[in-house]
This record gives sequence, structure tokens and C-alpha cells, in this order.
Amino acid sequence: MQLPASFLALMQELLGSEAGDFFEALSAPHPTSIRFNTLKNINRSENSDGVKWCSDGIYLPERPVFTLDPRFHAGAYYVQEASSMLIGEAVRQLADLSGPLRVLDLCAAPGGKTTHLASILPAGSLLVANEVIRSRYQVLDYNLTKWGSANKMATSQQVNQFRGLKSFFDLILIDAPCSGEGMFRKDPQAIAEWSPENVARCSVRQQQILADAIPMLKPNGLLLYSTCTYNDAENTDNADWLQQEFPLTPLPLNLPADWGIAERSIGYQCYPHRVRGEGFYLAAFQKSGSGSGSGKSKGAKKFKYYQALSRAGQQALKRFIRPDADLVFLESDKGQIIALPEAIREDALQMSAYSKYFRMGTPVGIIKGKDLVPDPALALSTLLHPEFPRIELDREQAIRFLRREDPVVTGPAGWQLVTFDGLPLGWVKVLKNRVNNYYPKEWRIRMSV
Ligand SMILES: C[S@@+](CC[C@H](N)C(=O)[O-])C[C@H]1O[C@@H](n2cnc3c(N)ncnc32)[C@H](O)[C@@H]1O
Repeated sequence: MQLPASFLALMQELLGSEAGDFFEALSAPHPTSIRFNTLKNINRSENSDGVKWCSDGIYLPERPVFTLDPRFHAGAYYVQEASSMLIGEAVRQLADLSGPLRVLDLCAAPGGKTTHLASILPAGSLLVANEVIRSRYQVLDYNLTKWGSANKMATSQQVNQFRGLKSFFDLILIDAPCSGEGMFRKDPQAIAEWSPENVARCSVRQQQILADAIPMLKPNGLLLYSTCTYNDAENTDNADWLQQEFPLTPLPLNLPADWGIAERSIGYQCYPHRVRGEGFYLAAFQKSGSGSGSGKSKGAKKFKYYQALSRAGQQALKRFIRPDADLVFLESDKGQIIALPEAIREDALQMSAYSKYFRMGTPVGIIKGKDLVPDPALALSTLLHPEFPRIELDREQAIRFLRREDPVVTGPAGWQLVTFDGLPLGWVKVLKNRVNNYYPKEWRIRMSV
């Protein structure tokens, strides 16, 4: 690994006598880790090689071909670098999880931290995940769909387009675009793109994102600022700038010494020679001020593009939806039905007034005649009826299904859910002479097996 000379000098200065161990760690293989999806009923195989700061995270002895694991497509786990899982511990220690929260993950794609938040937040919380780059937003949306949580909204816009949404969120996570020094071991492209000038550009961009985000945070709200880099300009200097320029107080975390996470002047740093993970920086702040913050400045009364679903429509989808969920069903002007938890209806309504491009809730399907054609997202959602008729597939059948080939299964006529290891993958329709595969083209496995 050929590292830029100015990066070597920077790390030597930052780490002093530890620099040798650090450089040695950078040339060692990086660990593979996953985080289980606690929203789904998964069979967790016994593995004592857990990530110290995340009870749902484990290290794998080697990197499998995830694409060929049906559980990966069912959203049973997220392949996530271990240091990043520290976000979950920070939320557990610092957020008040005794009641619903409004949470914004502002730089969210591909969704590692959003899915982690989705697993932690109390029932009734609103989780908004924003990603400004449209192609990355599509990946985020797909990963959130696989994860299956119902209380989500995905948006794709510049941070300053939320302007006007004042004091709305209890928690804002800014996992900022950065120079990526912490990814050098995993991603050689990050080395190629690194330069002192890029570090300076990233630092300024981060300040802009932070400055645009802070008005959206409620008084007493929690701000989490993270990067996957080491230099001070993007980490402690920006954290210091935050506390100087805004009504923000840094919050300490209680991190046991044997986790190996270093304490910085403000915030915490994971280094690969001290932890089994990549480079990751995290600082937490509380906003001072009084009042609860209402965020209802625009007072939106109706959803754009959506109206309430008719009684007949609701009847058609009843057998697909878990009966104990308190939901509102909305139909778009294109006939797409979505389910939105009643608990977040008002908040989603407010958010929609500030969102130019968004998806909210869970796509349920479209009505054709008297029947529902179920959406693939519903199969992966926690809102799915737990007793919907299903066909369990073996691995080979599951891969065929995920490749969108004709499924070699039979079952009673009509819509059937197909599962692997008990986990829903999608829909088939059993007809008289054939079985149709409704797995979406854009999700299918393209890799040759
Ligand atoms: C470090 S990545 C986020 C990773 C993500 N939080 C996760 O855990 O999977 C930073 C994200 O910020 C986005 N981004 C880039 N420029 C931005 C900007 N000016 N404002 C907001 N987000 C930006 C990038 O496209 C990228 O997806």
C-alpha cells in the first residue's frame, strides 16, 4: 500500500510513538463484520466473536460471497464495518429512549447507520434518512426496504432545502462526507483521492452541512457528528468550531478501556491498531436552549400526491397486513398504496412539506380489479401479516428465485410468500400451469453462480 507522504507525516505527528503500530495495522487484512437485524425473526448462529461495543455485531472468520446468501437479500443482517457500530452505543448512552423520537440521518447512503438507528429507536419514532446523491439514494432506499422498518422516510435533497424546518428533530446524525483516511485499508480508491487540499475542502463542506442542520435540532436535542477519517481538520477542529459557534455542549461517552477507543480533545477515535475495525471519529453534542420545539412551521394539512385509500381498497389488502398494526393507508395519484404508522402520520406530513423528493412508509402494492398485487417491499417489511401463506425454499430454490428465474416450487393457487430459513424473500403467484416470479428486476442477482 503506497500512502501519500503528507498523510504519513500527518499520522506520525498525530500518533507519535504509536504511529509504527498504526502503519503496520494498515497493511494487515481488514476484518469482516455484520450487524444482525433485530426487527426480524432471525436464527443467529452461535458466534462468540462479537463486536465489543455492539451486541448485534459479530466478526466473520472470512468474507463470504454475500450475494449468494439468501439471508442477505432477506435483510437478516447488514454488512457493516465494526467501528461504525459505535453509533448505536452512543445513541443508547445519550438519547432518551423512553418515548418516540424524531430522528434525522442527514448523510445516510448506503444506510449502515440508518438501519442501526431503525433497530434501536423506540416504537412510534420517525426516522428520516436523507441522501443528496440520487444514485446513492436509490441504494439507501433499497437497503432500508430490506431492513423492513415501517417508520421511515427517505429523502434526497441538499441539506439547506430543509431550511425552515426549525427545532423539529430530537436527534440528528451527520455522518459526514470526508477524506476517508479510515477507509484506506478497505478501499484503495480512497488513497488515490486523498490530498491535503481535499482534506481542507471536506472540512469546509462539513461545516456547511453542520451549520445548515443545527437549526433543525430541538433544544436539548442530540447531535452526533462522525467521519471515517483521522485528521484534526475534519474531526476535532470541526467539533471545536461547533462548540464555539453554536449553542452546543460536547457530551462524554462511557467507553471501557478494553474497547481500545481513543479519547480526543472532543470526541472519540477508532484506530485500526487499537480496535478491530477501520478509522472512525465520533463526537456527540447537546443543544442548549429552552422549549420543546414544535417544528410545525409550515402547518401542512394534506400529503402532496397522496389521498386516503378507499374502504374497498383497504378490504383487499387486509389479509396481507399484520392485524395489530395501527396504520393509515394512502394511495398515490399513480395508484401505489403505502402504509404509514398512525404514530408518525403528523410528523411525516410536516416533513413532506419540506421534501422535494421523498418516499415514506411501506409500499403495499396496487389494486387490480378487486385484488391487491403486493409490493416486493411488503414481503420484507415488519408490517407483513405473520400468517400469510408461504412456501419455504431450500438454498438452490432461493437463489433461483432471487435470480428471477422460474421458481421450481408448487403450492396452493394464488399469492404465496416465499421464504428462506423462515425469512420472507418476496412473492410468487401460483397459477394452474405455472408459477410466476414477482421478484423485482432491479433487485435480482446478476452474478453467475
Ligand atoms: C460517509 S457517507 C455516509 C455513510 C452512511 N451514513 C452509512 O453509514 O452507510 C457520507 C454521505 O454524504 C453524502 N454527501 C456528499 N456531499 C454531501 C453534501 N454536500 N451534503 C450532504 N450529504 C453529502 C455522500 O453522498 C455520502 O453518501
